[in-house]
Amino acid sequence: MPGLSGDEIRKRLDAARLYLCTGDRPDLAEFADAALAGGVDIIQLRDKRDGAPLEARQELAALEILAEACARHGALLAVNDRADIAAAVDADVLHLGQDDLPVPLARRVIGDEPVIGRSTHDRPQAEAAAVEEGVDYFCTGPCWPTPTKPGRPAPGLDLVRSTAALGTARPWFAIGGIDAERLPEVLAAGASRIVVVRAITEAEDPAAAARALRAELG
Ligand SMILES: Cc1ncc(COP(=O)(O)OP(=O)(O)O)c(N)n1
Ligand SMILES: Cc1nc(C(=O)O)sc1CCOP(=O)(O)O
Ligand SMILES: [Mg+2]
Repeated sequence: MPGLSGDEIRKRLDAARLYLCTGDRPDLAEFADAALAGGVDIIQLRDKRDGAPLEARQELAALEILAEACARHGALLAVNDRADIAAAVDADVLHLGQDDLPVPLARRVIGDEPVIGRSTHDRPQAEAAAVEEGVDYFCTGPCWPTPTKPGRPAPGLDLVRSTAALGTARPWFAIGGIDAERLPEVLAAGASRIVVVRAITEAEDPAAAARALRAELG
């Protein structure tokens, strides 16, 4: 099945408000279906439970499950860190951290169609990501210290405020420690898009959790 065009991916990215990162899990297909039915726009496979990435074969198998779920729900499929895996599964999105592949090298591997996202953790990084060629969106955080990313200092909502003040047209997401209770503070700080992990992966009812977040995001 041919992938989405770059134009279609960028259109969906622009409209995206709720981005979910999930690890592999025994109920991955059912979990992804529920989260996407609840309104998740982008789903990323991010499995670093023991601080180590998945073996490539396991990552490919999990991504195949997520790709089918994304096709059913019209959502975007994101791969974390690895351009080779993103190219292999025809992912819509490659997400790169500050220490991952430089964007021009990643582009050589994945081509021009998929979008590339960048993590940022301070104001200079956010300013750079807002203008760097080849970056289509960026994330700022953590908004709160989070056990999902142990050891990463949290710049807090100040970084969300200063990113909002950039007035960039490039889509950006707030990340880190966000749940339904804290979401109003994140929105008040100027974000209109968020990334979550535990708020949905640890929810008893992932569809309801996603729906509650999506309702506040508009
Ligand atoms: C959408 C999204 N935003 C931020 C991250 C974090 O990326 P990174 O800083 O490279 O850390 P790891 O997730 O790779 O441990 C992300 N994965 N996705
Ligand atoms: C994967 C990740 N990256 C972050 C960053 O700041 O770049 S914070 C984070 C973990 C977010 O998980 P939760 O929603 O469970 O707090
Ligand atoms: Mg990374």
